[in-house]
Amino acid sequence: MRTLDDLGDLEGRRVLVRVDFNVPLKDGVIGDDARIRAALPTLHELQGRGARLLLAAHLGRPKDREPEFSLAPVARRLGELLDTSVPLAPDLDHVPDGDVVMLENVRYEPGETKDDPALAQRYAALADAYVDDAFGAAHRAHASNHAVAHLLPSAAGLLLAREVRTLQGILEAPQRPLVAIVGGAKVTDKIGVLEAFLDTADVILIGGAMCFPFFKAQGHAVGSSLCEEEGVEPARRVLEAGGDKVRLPVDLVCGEAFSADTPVTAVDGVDVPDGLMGLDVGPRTAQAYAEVVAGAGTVFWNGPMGAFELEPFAPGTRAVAEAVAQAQGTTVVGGGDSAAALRQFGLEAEVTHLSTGGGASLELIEGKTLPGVEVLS
Ligand SMILES: Nc1ncnc2c1ncn2[C@@H]1O[C@H](COP(=O)(O)OP(=O)(O)OP(=O)(O)O)[C@@H](O)[C@H]1O
Ligand SMILES: O=C(O)[C@H](O)COP(=O)(O)O
Repeated sequence: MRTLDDLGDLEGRRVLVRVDFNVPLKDGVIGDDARIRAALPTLHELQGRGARLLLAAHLGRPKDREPEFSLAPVARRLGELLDTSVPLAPDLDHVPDGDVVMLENVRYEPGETKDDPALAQRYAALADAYVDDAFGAAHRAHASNHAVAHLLPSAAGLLLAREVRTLQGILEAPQRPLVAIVGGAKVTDKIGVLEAFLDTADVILIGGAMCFPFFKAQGHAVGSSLCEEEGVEPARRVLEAGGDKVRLPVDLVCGEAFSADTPVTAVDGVDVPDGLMGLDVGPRTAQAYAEVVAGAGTVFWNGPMGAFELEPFAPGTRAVAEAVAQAQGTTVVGGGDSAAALRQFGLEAEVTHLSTGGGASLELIEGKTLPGVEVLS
């Protein structure tokens, strides 16, 4: 991958920097600015080399130019972090001059998600060089992170390079044992990742609602648990192929509804009684998983162990998060909900690498080629 050093002298030159500032936003308030902060090293490095920055980013999935998808709150936050004002260009024909300028949501342009070469030409006309630091969007081939990279001297930013290096390191040369912790809601979203880990990991710990298709495949009762029907066959295949490598919970914490006020029932075993739903892994599971994590050379964690947003069902995810935080081995966490869980427990600084990518990190682990990365090679 080409790096910032390959761009040569940047003094006075305008660099188009694609970033992933797709942050949670509600009523104009940013819920978590981690993705903005993660781009700062690249921005500081480019500024230090005398470059003028033109930032490009997407926000959400606008259909038209709906104002709630404006990057204005993001530009304001970036201005605070860089201690400068960051004007927002309303469109590509009205880009103000300045040391740090931001384009409006690139998805306001109809050609963006079509990887339109004509739109890419318009982006390229605005700059002398291109840097892609948008790791979280690297699994997309869009005009601002793919087509444009062919048209300017281009390179990977520091964040994108570190993400790729770290995640590929897990695939290619992990310290063993490699322990994969996979949780979250849907097994079908993560089947590719589980299949990849069947080849590469030494142990796969499964948690979250995605354990129920596994239990169903084994003939257990799942009660009213969130259980994806289309996930049952894939889960059966993973169990058959994985043998002892695949570990499932041995106890559960259940409720009557997905609510913090529901009566809580501990179940020692994995048959969920009628009328109850499994909402967390139980203490024996949490302890067993924590012991495996403690002995790991490398840990990759994606997806919570339960409905961690609800206090009564947070302990399983908290125990795993604490074990990951304390582990001596290399620890890599990918995915928005696992990152949110780490933050909820105040442990985000305790892992080796907290990926800014959800889909992008999973696709990389699956061994897929990411268009936004390939184009920089
Ligand atoms: N047993 C359960 N029952 C119901 N919901 C659950 C259960 N376990 C986890 N969840 C929910 O699953 C959601 C997370 O699932 P998801 O698959 O989106 O995780 P993720 O991989 O971290 O997501 P992303 O890829 O967006 O980062 C959480 O909101 C959590 O409440
Ligand atoms: O949040 C993400 O995963 C990335 O910013 C990509 O967003 P997208 O799924 O809307 O393309």
